[in-house]
Amino acid sequence: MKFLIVGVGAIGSAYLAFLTKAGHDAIGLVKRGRKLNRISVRGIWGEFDTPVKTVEDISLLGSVPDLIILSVKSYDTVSALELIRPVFGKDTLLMIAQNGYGNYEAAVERYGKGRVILARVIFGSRIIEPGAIEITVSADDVVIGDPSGILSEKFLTELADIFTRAGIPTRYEREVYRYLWDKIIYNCALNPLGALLEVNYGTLSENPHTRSLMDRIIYEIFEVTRSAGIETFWKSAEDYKRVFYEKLIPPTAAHFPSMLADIKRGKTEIDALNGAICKLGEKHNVATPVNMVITELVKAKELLNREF
Ligand SMILES: NC(=O)C1=CN([C@@H]2O[C@H](COP(=O)(O)OP(=O)(O)OC[C@H]3O[C@@H](n4cnc5c(N)ncnc54)[C@H](OP(=O)(O)O)[C@@H]3O)[C@@H](O)[C@H]2O)C=CC1
Ligand SMILES: CC(C)(CO)C(=O)C(=O)O
Repeated sequence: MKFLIVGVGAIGSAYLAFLTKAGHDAIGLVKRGRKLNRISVRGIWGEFDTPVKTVEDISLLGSVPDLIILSVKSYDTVSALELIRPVFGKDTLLMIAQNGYGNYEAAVERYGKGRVILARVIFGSRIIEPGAIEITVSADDVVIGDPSGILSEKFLTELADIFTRAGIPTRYEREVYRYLWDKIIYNCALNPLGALLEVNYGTLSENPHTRSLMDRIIYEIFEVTRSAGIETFWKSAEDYKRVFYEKLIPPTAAHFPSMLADIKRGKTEIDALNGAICKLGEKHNVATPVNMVITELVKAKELLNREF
């Protein structure tokens, strides 16, 4: 299987390094001037250093990939989806390895159902320096699946096994879309507040005021998903909140959201998170005042950080 990783940052470097080390034919697409010949990995999944192949121009790829792994930030999704068009062969598949709502939908819009695999990525990777990453946490396996149900369970299970054997624990789940939405709710509640207030997830959970805001963010998301016909694993916001505070936050209490570093650089994925909730709410006539305020505050902070 030929892998092309589009976006060799924290997550993409992990895929490129682990697949290459396992002997797979993997290559990364990087921006001009960002070529990498080696990637070193450290952290919870071990330490190694491996030569890697990268290209700065997709026309230099030389062959059609079997699987393209999209691991750019959500704000780069549409441009990256257009960039891969020349190498998206008749049998090529695409795996979305991103956070947020809208990436999978944009990919299906361009390449069709049954050609796009959805991954719920919930391990943490941080760039130490270009060509060096640390795998910091892993809250669960990566979950992969095809929300359209067209790709076979056999194929997807075999693909998950390839990733697991390469060192990235992965499993197939038919309900991958619900797993993604679980993560969207979790990221919408935690990431913007952690970024704006510069505190970790545990602090957000202990503070009565941020807890009240997270409750309202979650409540609005459940109103929106219910109106949009989006199925989650939960009967109600109350059901989810119990697990959120008691099960999900404690093991990641010390974690600061990646959005904190992003907001300092003046660009975040807010439009694929709380911003996407607002857009879905508008479409389905559901008010999302708290998600709206949070989205505007993050955008204001992005702008202020870009200007100074
Ligand atoms: N890091 C983590 O721990 C986790 C991340 N995620 C999600 O995974 C996705 C990727 O995140 P992450 O790896 O952290 O992001 P990074 O910013 O570290 O990596 C994205 C990389 O893609 C590059 N890129 C963007 N557009 C192109 C393009 N057209 N061609 C080639 N390269 C391109 C970026 O370059 P440049 O920087 O120059 O724009 C950057 O190097 C996000 O949706 C994130 O939310 C999910 C779980 C955990
Ligand atoms: C790193 C981790 C696991 C923290 O929740 C994550 O998945 C994210 O930040 O999106």
